[in-house]
Amino acid sequence: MRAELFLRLRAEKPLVLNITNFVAMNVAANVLLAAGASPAMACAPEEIADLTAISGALTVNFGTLNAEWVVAMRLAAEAANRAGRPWVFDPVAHQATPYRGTVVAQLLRLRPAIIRANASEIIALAGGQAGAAGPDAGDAVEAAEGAARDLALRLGAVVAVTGAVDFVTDGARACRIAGGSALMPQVTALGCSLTCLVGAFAAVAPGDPFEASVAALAAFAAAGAAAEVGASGPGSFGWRFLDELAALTPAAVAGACVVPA
Ligand SMILES: Nc1ncnc2c1ncn2[C@@H]1O[C@H](COP(=O)(O)OP(=O)(O)OP(=O)(O)O)[C@@H](O)[C@H]1O
Ligand SMILES: Cc1ncsc1CCO
Ligand SMILES: [Mg+2]
Repeated sequence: MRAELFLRLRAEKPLVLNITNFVAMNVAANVLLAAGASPAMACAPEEIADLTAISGALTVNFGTLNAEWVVAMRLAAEAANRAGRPWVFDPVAHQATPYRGTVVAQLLRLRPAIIRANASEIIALAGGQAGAAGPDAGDAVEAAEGAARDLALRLGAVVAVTGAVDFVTDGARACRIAGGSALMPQVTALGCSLTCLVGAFAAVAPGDPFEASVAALAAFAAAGAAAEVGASGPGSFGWRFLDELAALTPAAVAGACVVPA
């Protein structure tokens, strides 16, 4: 299934619309290009619904939030729902401020198909006490697995928690994905970029956001492990990671360590 979705991504090059943060815009566009998708980054409320309607999927990341972007995010999510397109939510550091908390509640009401976040963000989303307030995780993924299952059931969404070993669940099914590299959290916005890649896989997997999420995380795990070989730090890892994403094969995606949980 993962290899098939990866082949479909490469063949169809889906247009993926991303409202993402200033830090991630360039990184994520390059990640999507390397993986084989077609990225569009935008945030103007005036055009966002029209762009959503012509895109295969929408991703929303509120890492560098402001009031105008919130309007665009709501219009885009509503347009995605009208058009029957999946939308993926990355609530970066939503636990940091009351403003983010208000916005996260508004956006969750617009029914994301998939939530992709780190362990601290998922714990806080389920109402728990997170070990970090900023964009970097301060909790292990294992500590967020219960919160992820609860959220998935409560929201009717797939929840993908990332970290050393990722965890994905739709409330009924669940699996863990190992691999990647400890250098990945040392390169900013790789998690944000992964959210965009989840959107790309969701665009070619209509009706199956769980498999789409697993495939995207497996692709990152495979490319991350390969990029670590020969990397001497976060800088060389960054460009090697893009090269490895571009060089990914269906066999490498299928061969990632994905274990039912
Ligand atoms: N210690 C680790 N070992 C292996 N892979 C890791 C490790 N930490 C994170 N990753 C991988 O890095 C990628 C990004 O996940 P991460 O949890 O760091 O996202 P994030 O905290 O949202 O990042 P950002 O907010 O900087 O974009 C995922 O593919 C994840 O599997
Ligand atoms: C560093 C940073 N600050 C806001 S968004 C972002 C990118 C990683 O989430
Ligand atoms: Mg993040």
